Amino acid sequence: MENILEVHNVTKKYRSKHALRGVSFNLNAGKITGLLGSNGSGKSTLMKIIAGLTQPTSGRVSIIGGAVGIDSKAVVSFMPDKPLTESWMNVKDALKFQSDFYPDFDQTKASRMLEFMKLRAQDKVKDLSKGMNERLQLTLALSRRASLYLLDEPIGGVDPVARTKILNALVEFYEEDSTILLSTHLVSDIERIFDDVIFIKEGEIVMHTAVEDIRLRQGKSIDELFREVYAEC
Ligand SMILES: Nc1ncnc2c1ncn2[C@@H]1O[C@H](COP(=O)(O)OP(=O)(O)OP(=O)(O)O)[C@@H](O)[C@H]1O
Repeated sequence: MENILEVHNVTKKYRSKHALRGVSFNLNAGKITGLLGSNGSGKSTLMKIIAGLTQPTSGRVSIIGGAVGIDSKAVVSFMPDKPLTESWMNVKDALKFQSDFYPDFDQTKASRMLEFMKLRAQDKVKDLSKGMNERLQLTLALSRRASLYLLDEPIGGVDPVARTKILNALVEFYEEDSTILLSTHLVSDIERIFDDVIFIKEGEIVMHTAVEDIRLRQGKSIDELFREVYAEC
């Protein structure tokens, strides 16, 4: 199977602090992979490096065989943990902004997602609740016809009902052949959607495996294993 993403020995230091230490992994096309780790384990830093928003201190990332840059940004859709939209925008402006910027923006899919998310075109972004804002950010990210989606904490900080809505949207609007890397520390709510999981701890990958393997061979849920691995964090 083709590797969409290859991460080779990536290290990131913020002054003397290591956020990532020698991180290496590959992602195949057509899978949803959970990037799981407790607060401060390096998830956002890794996402930003893959998205091309920050440089690694050392190591290399390749996306569909090419280096991170203008070409990779055209095929990677990134939902950051902090909203990209401006407060003066309404929902329609935010969609227009995204479609002006990215030629792969699918207006039909965006309209379907808005309806599913119960977002209205005229709603002001600054007046949206946190959960509604996350729905908007996910709509913006998933409405692109990208090869790789990077979703950084798409369910962080919202209540369980809102989480379920966002997860249902992910399942509903996921295209079978696309690849998603989704970071979270809220494992129990979301583990049903993962094919594979990567556990990151203190900037190092401690496990990268198929969910089925954990469930069948180890007889555990991902949440149980997560609690074991991060017990002392
Ligand atoms: N711009 C920065 N300058 C200095 N240190 C940083 C910076 N960004 C992140 N760090 C540090 O790097 C480490 C990893 O942070 P990162 O945000 O990648 O973790 P995370 O797993 O996404 O955390 P969370 O789940 O809390 O969002 C943390 O110790 C953090 O304090």
